[in-house]
Amino acid sequence: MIEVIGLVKRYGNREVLSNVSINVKKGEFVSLIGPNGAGKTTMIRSILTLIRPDKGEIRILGKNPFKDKKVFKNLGYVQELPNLPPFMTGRQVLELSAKIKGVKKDEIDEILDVVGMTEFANRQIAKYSKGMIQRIAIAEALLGNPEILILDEPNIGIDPIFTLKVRQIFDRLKREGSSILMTSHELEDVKKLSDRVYMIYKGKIIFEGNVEDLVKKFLGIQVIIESDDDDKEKIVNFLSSLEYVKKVFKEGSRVIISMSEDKREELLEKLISSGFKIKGFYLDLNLEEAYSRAINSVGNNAL
Ligand SMILES: Nc1ncnc2c1ncn2[C@@H]1O[C@H](COP(=O)(O)OP(=O)(O)OP(=O)(O)O)[C@@H](O)[C@H]1O
Repeated sequence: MIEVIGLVKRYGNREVLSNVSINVKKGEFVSLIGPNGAGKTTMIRSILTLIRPDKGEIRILGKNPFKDKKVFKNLGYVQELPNLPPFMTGRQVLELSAKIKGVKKDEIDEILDVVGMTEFANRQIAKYSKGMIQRIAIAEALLGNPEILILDEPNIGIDPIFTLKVRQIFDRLKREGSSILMTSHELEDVKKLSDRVYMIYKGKIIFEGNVEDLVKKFLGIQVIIESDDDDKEKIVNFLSSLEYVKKVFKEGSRVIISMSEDKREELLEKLISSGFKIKGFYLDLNLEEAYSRAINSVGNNAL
């Protein structure tokens, strides 16, 4: 649905994207993460043809967007700082967009309800809060159920109820076969929403895969065990005798272990057969920590 092949972008003699390839398949949610100045927005703006890359190919729904602007009829875009006309009301913004996209007017009330803006629809944008502007921008992008949705730091985590609603909309869009590409610094959103993640650093992709693989690669296999047993020391002692357990320690009511290889199944079986009462057993998906280790592994100077 979105294909970027070998993209190169230079500003003067500085290369800000170096032979970058990414793709987003039908029904997939892909996030592009990386530090400030890594090249995320440059990538998004290139896909949207707002920037002309020096080299490489871009395909949206199989077409070259520089030559075939019709592809944008099926594309919704939310930019980091939405630039909506301050003198218009939220409803007027959506009405104008619906007209351009050829979307029925009934959809406007529906989408206003979905983003929780019915009550404020007739208020001028100039009198909106930042969160309200973001909601109207997201509503505008969602009008017409686009096949491609591009979100550049959408800040959906501002309000937990809204976050939940937006997530439900994304899930529905995916089920209907839409593809979503998001850039974000909100790693909690990235973790919950993404099927796949690209990590970009100084214009180069340094990781591609799902969140679990990213965490495993940069943080290792770290498992959290919750148990009703009062004596957690017993669990610690038992685990430290296993050869693939690198490190094991108690942290409050939990026991945390690092493994040199993924032996989760075997480990759980051993714990249960040895009579320990296990309440919780899960991989520690600490994306923040994995992210910072990934960046440290390639260099500290992000800008
Ligand atoms: N118009 C421009 N002229 C010169 N350099 C630019 C221009 N736009 C972006 N850059 C540079 O390109 C690099 C990539 O910027 P980009 O905005 O793509 O980063 P980003 O990953 O989106 O960062 P952030 O997370 O801060 O939004 C940065 O070094 C930036 O300074």
